Amino acid sequence: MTLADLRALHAVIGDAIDDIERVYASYNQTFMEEDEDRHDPRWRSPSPASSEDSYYSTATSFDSSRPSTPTHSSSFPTTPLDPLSPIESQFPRIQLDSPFSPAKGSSRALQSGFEYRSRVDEHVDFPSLHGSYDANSPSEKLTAHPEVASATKRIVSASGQLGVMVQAPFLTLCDGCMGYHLPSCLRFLEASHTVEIIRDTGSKGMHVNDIAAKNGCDLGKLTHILRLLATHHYLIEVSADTFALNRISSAMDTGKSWEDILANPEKKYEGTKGVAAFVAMCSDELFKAAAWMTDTFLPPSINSIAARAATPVLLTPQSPSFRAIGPLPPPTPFSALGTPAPIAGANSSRPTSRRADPDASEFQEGRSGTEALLTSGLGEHFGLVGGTEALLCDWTRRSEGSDSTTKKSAISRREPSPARYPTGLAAPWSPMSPSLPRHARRPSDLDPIPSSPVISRRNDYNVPGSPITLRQQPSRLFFPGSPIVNRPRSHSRHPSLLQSPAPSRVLSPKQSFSNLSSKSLSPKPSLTSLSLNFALHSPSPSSDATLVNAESEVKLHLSNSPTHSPFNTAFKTEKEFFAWLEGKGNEGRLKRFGCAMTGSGGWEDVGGGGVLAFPWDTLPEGSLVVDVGGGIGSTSLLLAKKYQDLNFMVQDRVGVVKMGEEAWRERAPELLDGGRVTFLAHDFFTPQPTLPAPPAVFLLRVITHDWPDEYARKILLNLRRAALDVQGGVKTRLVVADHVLPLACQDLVVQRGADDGDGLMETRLPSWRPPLLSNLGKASANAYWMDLTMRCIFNSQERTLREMLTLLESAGWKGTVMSRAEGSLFGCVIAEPCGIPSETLIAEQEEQAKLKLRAAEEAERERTWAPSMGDTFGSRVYLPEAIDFDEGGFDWFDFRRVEFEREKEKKKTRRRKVVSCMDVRELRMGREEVGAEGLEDFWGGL
Ligand SMILES: C[S@@+](CC[C@H](N)C(=O)[O-])C[C@H]1O[C@@H](n2cnc3c(N)ncnc32)[C@H](O)[C@@H]1O
Repeated sequence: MTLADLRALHAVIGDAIDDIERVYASYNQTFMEEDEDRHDPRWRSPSPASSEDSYYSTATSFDSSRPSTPTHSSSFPTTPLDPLSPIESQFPRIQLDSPFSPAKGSSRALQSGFEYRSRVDEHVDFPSLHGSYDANSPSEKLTAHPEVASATKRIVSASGQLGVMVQAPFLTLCDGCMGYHLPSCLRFLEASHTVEIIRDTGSKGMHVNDIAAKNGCDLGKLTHILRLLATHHYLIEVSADTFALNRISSAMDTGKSWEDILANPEKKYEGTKGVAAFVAMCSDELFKAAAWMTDTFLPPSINSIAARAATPVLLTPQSPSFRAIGPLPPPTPFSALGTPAPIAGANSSRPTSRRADPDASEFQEGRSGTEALLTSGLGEHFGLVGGTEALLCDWTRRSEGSDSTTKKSAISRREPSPARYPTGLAAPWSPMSPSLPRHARRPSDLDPIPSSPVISRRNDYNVPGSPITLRQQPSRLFFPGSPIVNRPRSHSRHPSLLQSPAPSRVLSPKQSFSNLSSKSLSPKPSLTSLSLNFALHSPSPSSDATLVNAESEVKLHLSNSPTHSPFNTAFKTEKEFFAWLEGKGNEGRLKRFGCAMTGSGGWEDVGGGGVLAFPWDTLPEGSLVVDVGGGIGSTSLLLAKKYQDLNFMVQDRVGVVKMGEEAWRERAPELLDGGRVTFLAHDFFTPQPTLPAPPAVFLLRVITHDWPDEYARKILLNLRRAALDVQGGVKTRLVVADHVLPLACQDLVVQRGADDGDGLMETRLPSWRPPLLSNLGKASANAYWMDLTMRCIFNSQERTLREMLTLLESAGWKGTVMSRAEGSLFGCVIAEPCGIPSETLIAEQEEQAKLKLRAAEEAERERTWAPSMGDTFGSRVYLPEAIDFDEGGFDWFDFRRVEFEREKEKKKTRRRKVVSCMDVRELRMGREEVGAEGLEDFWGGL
């Protein structure tokens, strides 16, 4: 089976390369001169195939005598791609007949491939890894062509899987568990400005001596770090210790001179595309947070080793460990392991403590380093003994010419017979597992399971009660594969408990939209009220029960609070990530975060599949779209330009709204002035303000993934309560654009409507056939990286469709359609109002009661609080603030006014006391310094 799978994966790769070649060849042909001689030989019919080509020759019947297909000879995009236009329309049409592919492995094909290569040097080729990244080159732009993008994913998926299948399991584990060096080295590369330093040397590269002379790094460390990156194809080592950028590392180039960067490091990311900022942010705070995931999420009961090891202990010359292993080497990054990285801006002294792992110290004590490594089993890990102790013995005996049986057994354990190959990924590892090769599957078996729209009981993709028929936009919808998702039973079983929507607050028709600016709408919450609100959101009552144990200790591993994430553990802060980022000392990181978000645009498919899936053009003229948490209004800007009869309101936090208005004033003042677009400071955890018109759409783009369910539900509930559900009239729709994660297996569960026949969405997720993983594995990794990044930073997550629909339904929204642009995991879920489940309402009431109680307790505590004079033995209960008491040359203290007054009242008594208690020396000193008169004046002044 395994060899057949290997062949099948290889075939996937071959086919995908064919597809890419077709696109590039077609593009080249479009621009080729008419001279037939210049046409590539591959584009002629192959001569009758030799026997070795029998399979492929039938597939390679491309014939140059056919009419040339490209129709838009000059239509290749020269400007950036338009995210709101179908991507296909932005490229020349591509001839999809199959050309000869060198990847098929025949000698003829290879020969043709070489010829081809030499003849098409002047043609656009797939971007070279050895070149530098140029987003605007035709070569790079063609990679966004749907055919190429899809083929690329298949290659990445299949090759990733092939590598894992063929590599020894232990080495794959090493890749995984020591892969932390990659982000670590990438951060070094970025932070040392090496990219900008070596940029100008082009393909010749720069010797590390010269790099180090510029950025001041240690030669040896720099060389090894760069070499690790070159080994992983992020750089090129052109000759010994000489490194050049390639397509990957040059994508991080800020385009600025390294001298400028060194002079103004805080401006490094300004005006860039944000890729360098993104790399820096991920490999700094996000990477460090991820390192603490297990420590945060594992129950302490099973996390004892980590818990013990987490306490840093200083090794002193007196400690046994010290005596065993000798003096500590200078601090290395490893020595910081026990202590989370210091917060930026803080004066971080290098840690002198070394993590004291009791187990580690034990094995170190009294043994030589190597001996300890060998007997602890770590030797095996580092290949020192080539396996277990038993194997070490085998090896020793063999080298001593001992017992041949042992030798044989060792060999048989290590080397599979030539006829067998270890089975693929589905089976547990076994060196003896039999595996019979079978024929490679034909590529057609590996195509995605054919797309077929799934039928909901009532109305396919149509949004009930609206003129919208999403069938009209099939190219933007992706419904292949199998049906999904069970409706959460808890909600559907109690229809009688469903609540009808609350009436929404709308402005009277007289209040026209254009008259309203953000100022004229409901009062903006101040920053303080927003942050107070925010504080109240944590943690919600539903989680309270599980968060707090009998001793009122937070069970970190069960908490979903944004302040109980691995980030909080790593940075030892109780602040939520953004509050921390906005705190003192993190100014640089905050700025970098903003730039990094620009760089993350590459997550979404180029075609803007997220928001495009909604049929904006079917909304009645003048409809109001509310972009909730809309940032500076980037999505609204795209939509407003494209759909000119829609109105938009962008809601966000005060500061963001201000930035947005400024940005729009520059970019599209006419939209602000004409009143088609307004900005409003609004906290989405509070009820929607009165809106200038009935909301046709609430848009939540990249919002739900920022919040754990309890919080996201509050946002959704606030929107739900402002939504209209007028039968036959305006019905507010919710558009949620976020990653929608597929499972890593075939997803066969059907999303069904409730028993009353109220059909919910039925759809199918993209699914690939084995041996490819159904979610395309490594090719989809980014969405899953993001998922756990959100988890480690905010305790939030990307959601599967099941999770998203369950969340929506818990807040009174019924998902009707999910769509994703082909090849993208960024999805768009369209929902409409439905009853708010009783569970949610009860939980909400409980929460409000709890908050009220908490507030009442606070108030009572405030009211009844009084300083306990007894406890403080009459000393002051307010800490003094120092002021310079110039008169008389005394340093004195200014106390709070009230006490000051009280003191004044008692001055005579006090003066007597003080003077009588004053010792002679003090009195003398006072007299000497200010003179008796001065002292009199001083006391008198009181
Ligand atoms: C990931 S950004 C998404 C921005 C925008 N929707 C987009 O697609 O580019 C999340 C946004 O939520 C906003 N946000 C966070 N907390 C908020 C709150 N309590 N009320 C309103 N907006 C908030 C942030 O300011 C930020 O602009």
